[in-house]
Amino acid sequence: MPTSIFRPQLFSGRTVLISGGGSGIGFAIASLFGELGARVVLTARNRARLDQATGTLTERGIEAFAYDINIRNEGEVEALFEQLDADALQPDVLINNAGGQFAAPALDISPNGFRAVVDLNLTGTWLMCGAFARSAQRREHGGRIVNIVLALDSGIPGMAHAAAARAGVVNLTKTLAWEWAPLGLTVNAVAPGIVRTDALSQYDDAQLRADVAALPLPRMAEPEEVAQAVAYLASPAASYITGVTLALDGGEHLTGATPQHAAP
Ligand SMILES: CCCCCCC/C=C/C(=O)SCCNC(=O)CCNC(=O)[C@H](O)C(C)(C)COP(=O)(O)OP(=O)(O)OC[C@H]1O[C@@H](n2cnc3c(N)ncnc32)[C@H](O)[C@@H]1OP(=O)(O)O
Ligand SMILES: NC(=O)C1=CN([C@@H]2O[C@H](COP(=O)(O)OP(=O)(O)OC[C@H]3O[C@@H](n4cnc5c(N)ncnc54)[C@H](OP(=O)(O)O)[C@@H]3O)[C@@H](O)[C@H]2O)C=CC1
Repeated sequence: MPTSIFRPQLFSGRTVLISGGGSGIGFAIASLFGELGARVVLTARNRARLDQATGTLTERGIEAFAYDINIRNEGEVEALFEQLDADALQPDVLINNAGGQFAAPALDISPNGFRAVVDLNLTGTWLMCGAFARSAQRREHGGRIVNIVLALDSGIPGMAHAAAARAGVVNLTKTLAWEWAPLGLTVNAVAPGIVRTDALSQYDDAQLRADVAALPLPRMAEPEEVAQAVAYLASPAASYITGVTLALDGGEHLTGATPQHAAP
């Protein structure tokens, strides 16, 4: 695990909302912000997993809260922000980490499969961004948004739906950075390559190993490395950075597309 470069209590007094915060990368992000003094608010669909995550964080002395919602559902996102108002947990920072897809050749992705992945990764992120910005505007309070996407500079063969959805988020990030700068919001993204989490079990292990071996830095990222990049973008050190997507991919963007990603 990398050594933290951040000063203790850097985010003291801040509330950080992390979608998909009960597992993998989201949990690493919640852990780091919590260790740096933030109150963390986790959302995801699976209540039991959220409770386990907040239990672990609380045991470590971190103030942690959880709300089970589906970010694909507009009503649930609006209700979340109303509940955060009621609970005096209005977020200063939003991390849009929830997402995912299934691997399939483009010709095998049904219209409904494409829609499901776009709904989750693009529309869900958009809904969370909108609700967060309206909350910040109402309170005349600036803030930070960090969107987690996928390394996509060379396309993502075998994941056409996710490639399209995440490219949408990258440009949404740039556009919202323009539009919401007057609200005191910065909007940035982090684009990880392959990160060691349990979610990778859905992919072909031999393919993952081959992909990693082809990288300039031939290893997977650790979730904590993603968390450090996110914390930087949410920190005062990044106050003049907006609209960027930071590649955290071991140099994958230098390597070009690898068509063997496509599922059989
Ligand atoms: C090979 C190496 C590449 C490695 C790169 C690794 C980089 C990335 C890593 C990660 O992102 S880690 C992953 C994080 N977590 C996840 O991806 C899991 C998230 N997945 C989901 O939440 C869901 O699967 C979904 C993709 C959002 C779909 O959810 P939904 O509940 O709406 O799905 P369904 O109702 O079951 O199906 C909708 C639609 O999609 C079709 N479909 C589902 N799975 C597949 C599949 N494996 N192949 C083809 N089609 C699939 C399903 O059939 C439905 O379509 P219709 O049948 O109705 O037409
Ligand atoms: N691991 C990797 O190699 C990489 C991952 N990423 C991205 O990073 C993010 C985290 O991935 P990772 O930690 O590996 O995987 P996880 O599957 O652990 O994380 C996905 C999280 O999103 C939540 N989620 C999924 N769908 C919804 C929904 N509709 N509403 C609310 N929450 C939802 C899940 O919780 P629940 O199921 O309870 O809802 C889960 O906590 C994802 O966006 C992923 O695509 C990007 C690049 C590489």
